Amino acid sequence: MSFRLQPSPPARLNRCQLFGPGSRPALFEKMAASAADVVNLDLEDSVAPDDKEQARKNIIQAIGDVDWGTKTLSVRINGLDTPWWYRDVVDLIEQASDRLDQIMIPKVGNAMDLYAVDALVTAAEKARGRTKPIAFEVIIESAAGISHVEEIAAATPRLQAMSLGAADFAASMGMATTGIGGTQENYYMAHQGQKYWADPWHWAQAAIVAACRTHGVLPVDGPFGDFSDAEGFRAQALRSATLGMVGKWAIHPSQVALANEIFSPGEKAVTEAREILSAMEEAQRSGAGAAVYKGRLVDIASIRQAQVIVRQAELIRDSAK
Ligand SMILES: CC(C)(COP(=O)(O)OP(=O)(O)OC[C@H]1O[C@@H](n2cnc3c(N)ncnc32)[C@H](O)[C@@H]1OP(=O)(O)O)[C@@H](O)C(=O)NCCC(=O)NCCSC(=O)C[C@H](O)C(=O)O
Ligand SMILES: [Mg+2]
Repeated sequence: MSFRLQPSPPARLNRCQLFGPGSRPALFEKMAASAADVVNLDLEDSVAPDDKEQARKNIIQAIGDVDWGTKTLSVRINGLDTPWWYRDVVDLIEQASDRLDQIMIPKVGNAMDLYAVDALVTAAEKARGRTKPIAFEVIIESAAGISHVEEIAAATPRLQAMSLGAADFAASMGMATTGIGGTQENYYMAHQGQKYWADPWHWAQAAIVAACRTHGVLPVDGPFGDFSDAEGFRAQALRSATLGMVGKWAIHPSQVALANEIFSPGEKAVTEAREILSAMEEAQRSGAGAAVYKGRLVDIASIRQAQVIVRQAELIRDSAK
């Protein structure tokens, strides 16, 4: 462990982020009634250029009018390379109710991008007299974003979460695919006449997780485009969870329950984690740094692993109260 301790990420659930276009206000109540922990109202790529202004108005009105319960309420603004983003920020802060928790910034390429948005948000918040600071989530979805992922994770205390945007990422990297996440037919190893598929998103996810964990930010897996393929979504989400991500986007309501299930530790895992903590307490009482649990070694690192699972279970239990 470094002298500098690893900071904890925000203590909130982020198992599923449900997206919906700002140009389809009929979906807002349904999003609010869903089981997603986070709702992302979109002003960016799911909204056509001619609909941007109306979508912004729809969202501002819905932030105040709809009962969003205890969800994290987030709006994805337009990218910094567009003429819309500054008006998105200013109008949201000046006109939307304080219920707005977060803005999501797409296609972030470096820490300076966040510096610019932070400066604008800070000024607008002061002018409005807003006392609840707006949190940020960023999407890593470009070659520049992944190259500067660590400086982005460290860029501002407003940053709470960071997602991988597989579609724009693939485009920016020049990847030979039109799929949004998931297995890529041509990404395989061949051995003795058999194909073994590998995961082309793995390295970017691992880089995001490492940057996020270093700086106390929640790492999140982005969209899985084929919403008719539940097994494909499950496989992708299980890989992300295994790597340390805390949740995944849903671009259709059918993906919400799957994400919630996969990013909630099961009863068996929680029981095992608690048993490991008890076994280690007992070992430490007798002066030992390690113990045997179900025939395998557990030691002080196992305490930290088990605590990750128990903390997530407690967060879920507390949010249900
Ligand atoms: C994908 C959709 C366009 C599908 O919409 P639709 O055809 O209406 O779906 P269904 O008929 O199957 O809907 C069934 C019922 O569910 C409701 N519904 C649909 N979508 C949502 C939603 N997002 N939230 C809540 N409820 C929803 C329908 O109204 C039906 O209800 P009922 O009639 O009462 O049964 C649509 O789902 C959609 O627009 N999804 C979000 C798209 C989006 O926001 N995309 C942006 C994120 S992905 C991205 O940007 C890529 C990323 O940046 C990257 O680079 O990787
Ligand atoms: Mg994108």
